[in-house]
Amino acid sequence: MGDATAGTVLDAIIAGVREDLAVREAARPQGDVERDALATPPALDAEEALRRPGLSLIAEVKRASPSKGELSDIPDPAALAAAYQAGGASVVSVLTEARRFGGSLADLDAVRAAVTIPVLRKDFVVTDYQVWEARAHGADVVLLIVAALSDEQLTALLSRVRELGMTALVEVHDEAETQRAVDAGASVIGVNARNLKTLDIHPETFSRLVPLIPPGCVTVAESGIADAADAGAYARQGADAVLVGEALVRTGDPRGGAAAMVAAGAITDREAQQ
Ligand SMILES: O=P(O)(O)OC[C@@H](O)[C@@H](O)c1c[nH]c2ccccc12
Repeated sequence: MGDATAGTVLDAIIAGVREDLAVREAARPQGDVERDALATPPALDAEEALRRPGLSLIAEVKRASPSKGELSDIPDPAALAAAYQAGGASVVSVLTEARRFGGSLADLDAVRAAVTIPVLRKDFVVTDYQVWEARAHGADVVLLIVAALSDEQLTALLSRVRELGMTALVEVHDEAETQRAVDAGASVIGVNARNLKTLDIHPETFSRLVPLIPPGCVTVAESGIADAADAGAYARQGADAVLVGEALVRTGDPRGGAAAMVAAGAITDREAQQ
């Protein structure tokens, strides 16, 4: 993707998200969604799950992406999520964006019903309504993409997420975004190796940005993790968790694939202790 489109990929995705959101809001006013959210069993503590010793795995249910197109049909997202949990994943991420990623809130519902570990709603959250909606559908974690938000929006959404007992995974791509995440008080920071303008993967982004993240924060390495060796490399660089989509949805053995990534983190832990 050339420079002519630089900066517009995220804008284009968010424009579509806002259109779809307007349809849902017209069908279901915020007050109703708030009532549903408050009637939902309390959120699970995902931050605690990610802080546990060893490399935590956030395994993603992802059908398609703007960079790769169709990845996998995933006829049964509940079965995929159950396989991730059986393989030792700490959190299951569910793409709910429909137009580019082929996801839905129905997928979130199906996954929520299938696992007992925390569930992340992965979407382009830019309004308060979407946070309530995530909780109403049983999400324990919400992604907040710094590049998509003003400082005011980030702070307001972060406080809503916490008020509802959930965890925010605050995603950054560069130094300035990392500083904004830290200033907003993020406690779980995801470094996305995918450049938003070119959609290319730059694995060195994590090691470049991690020194800017306070030691008390949970760090998550996101995108482009192909196998257990890649997961182990991030563990050695100090990642508390890795977020993996494509590699796990494309393998015929998501349970085994998840288990191998978790095991790579455990081996790295033992090496560090020697
Ligand atoms: O499929 P991958 O390369 O393993 O990447 C997973 C995840 O990091 C990616 O889906 C992602 C990271 N941040 C996002 C924001 C929106 C949508 C998707 C994403």
